[in-house]
Amino acid sequence: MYISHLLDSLNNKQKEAVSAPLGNILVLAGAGSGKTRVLTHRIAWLLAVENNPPSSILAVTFTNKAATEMYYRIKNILGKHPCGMWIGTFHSLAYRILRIHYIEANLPKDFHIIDSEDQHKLLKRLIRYLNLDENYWSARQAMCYINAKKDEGYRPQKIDKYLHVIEATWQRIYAVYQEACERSGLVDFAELILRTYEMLRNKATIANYYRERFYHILVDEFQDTNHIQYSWIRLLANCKGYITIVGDDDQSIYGWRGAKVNNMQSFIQDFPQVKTISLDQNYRSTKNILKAANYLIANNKNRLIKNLWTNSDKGEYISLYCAMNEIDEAYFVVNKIILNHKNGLALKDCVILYRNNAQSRVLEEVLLHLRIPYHIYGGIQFFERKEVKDALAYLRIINNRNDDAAYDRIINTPPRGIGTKTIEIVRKMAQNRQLTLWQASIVLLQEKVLKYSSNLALQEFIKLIENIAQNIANLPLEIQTNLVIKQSGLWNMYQQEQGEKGQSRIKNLEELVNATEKYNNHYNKDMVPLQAFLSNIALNTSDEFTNHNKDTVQLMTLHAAKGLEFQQVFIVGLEEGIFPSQIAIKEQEQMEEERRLAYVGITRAIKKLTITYAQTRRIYGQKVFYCKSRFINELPQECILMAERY
Ligand SMILES: Nc1ncnc2c1ncn2[C@@H]1O[C@H](COP(=O)(O)OP(=O)(O)OP(=O)(O)O)[C@@H](O)[C@H]1O
Repeated sequence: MYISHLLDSLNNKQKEAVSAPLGNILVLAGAGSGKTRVLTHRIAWLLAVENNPPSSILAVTFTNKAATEMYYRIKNILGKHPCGMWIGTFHSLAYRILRIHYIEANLPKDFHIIDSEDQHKLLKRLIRYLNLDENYWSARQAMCYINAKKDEGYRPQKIDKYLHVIEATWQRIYAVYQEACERSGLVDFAELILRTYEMLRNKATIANYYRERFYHILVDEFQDTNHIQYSWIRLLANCKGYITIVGDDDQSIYGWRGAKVNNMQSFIQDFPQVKTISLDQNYRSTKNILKAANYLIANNKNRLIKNLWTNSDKGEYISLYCAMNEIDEAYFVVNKIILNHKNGLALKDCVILYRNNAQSRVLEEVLLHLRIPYHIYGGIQFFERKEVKDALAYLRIINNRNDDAAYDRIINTPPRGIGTKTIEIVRKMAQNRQLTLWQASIVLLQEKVLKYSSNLALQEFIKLIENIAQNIANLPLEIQTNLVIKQSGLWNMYQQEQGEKGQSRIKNLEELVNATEKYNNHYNKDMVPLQAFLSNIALNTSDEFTNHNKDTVQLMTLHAAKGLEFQQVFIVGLEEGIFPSQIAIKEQEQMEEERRLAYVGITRAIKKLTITYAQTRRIYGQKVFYCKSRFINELPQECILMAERY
């Protein structure tokens, strides 16, 4: 595309947003109204027409995949790489800043990001160490507590007599967890943002540098920013610079994770002379589907009203199916997909959306039974598989000996005679002397505390890691990975596993080597390849690595469907207590979020929408009766046609 044609593919409102005079802009974009197109073209406009250098642009997207897509679209428009532009998620941008300013952020050079599984494991261990009853103080709840506190910008409080005992205990867990992370150089996702925020707030020279540099900040999916992310943007905003935010308050679905839809209203108040532009033409769905979405969302009270419309045809009726139970529901959906497929529709154009991950089980069984290939988006993906995580843990400890989460994973994998008792002694020593597990192991060996056989086994482990580290130094990443898998003993261990499972684990380890070979260290040139690769994995969800070109039916939760579109959408389980969920039924605010989630689901459909509900479902082995969801009653009944059994 040529610059002179930059505005050609846009409607008038989109043109207005793209070519708006420099200033603070709120693009209130309805579902399917071309948010991505507007953001991409706005950046191209700022570069090509307003002649800003790429380095003056900071663009924040919701996923890394969206960032990559946007980057290449901009490149196509401009005809050259927008080198120097920063684009990514809040997490990846924060990580980038922390990598540069790790000293000022008080982090070790080799700090590593931990994922939620590692965070959970670490907390489990610490809760046990604190002698707390795990039935009351679960690691899962602790994780939610700590992440929520960080999202709100809070550090562990001083515990005094005025603090309620429950709050004081959570605070204690938070404090001990944070100390453990600091010792090991581990940073969780919430910490990335909070740490960057604190560093920028405390180091005026660094903050000023970025304020001067990023003259234009653009944020996509603004409705799902949380408190600390918003504060982050405010801190970086230059009084001379400009912010463009794009969002849809009707699609705010991450309130449970701390997202604040009110940030959109706050933006109007906190930033001077905000120009609001509404995009209300939907290019995705038929009239019937859009009407259903509009009717449904009109039941929410706190909205920035948009009047979403479309030029497309009325299209097919929305199908509604009342199933006897979840099995009947699954057969109905899969049979419909088979029928459509026979009529020429690709399987990958069909998506089945559900409220909770657990709902996929019956659907999977039926898909398997009817031999229809499928892909679960957000299920256990490549980098979450046991054998891959084991290999990555070796790579991590080679990169950073103090990575406690990695140490914990591989200390006795493959089995090397280090029993739970020895590991407990290492942990106790680490806690008591404020050391990492690796440091505690060295001290234990020096002080000869362990019995002979344990001492020997631990010594062998330390030697093994040091030897591998020495053997692989300065080799290309794929050779490093290959050697780590072989020399660690993982390869042998999994090869001895019988049957298909063992075979597939070996295949996955081979695939990991392939992944390192293909890895293009494009954005992280200042890091050694191993470190760059590990951080890239930690920052991207596994789905973002997956190639979705195979013709398979797509299965995902409604949350995961955000930003996507499909020819045929099936939303299953529309029952009171399932969707909306039981918790939402009691809470007005949560009910509105559930409705927004239903709105997101409906607006993913291009041509055909099918909604199903079941009269009964087996929950924990018990048959439970359900009523159809209120959301069905809120749809325009003239757009709906009851479907017959297949
Ligand atoms: N001016 C336009 N002319 C034709 N098609 C357009 C135009 N703008 C957007 N589209 C198309 O409309 C569809 C929806 O666009 P896009 O995915 O960018 O919307 P969105 O606002 O991000 O949607 P959502 O928020 O619902 O995920 C895409 O297929 C896009 O190519």
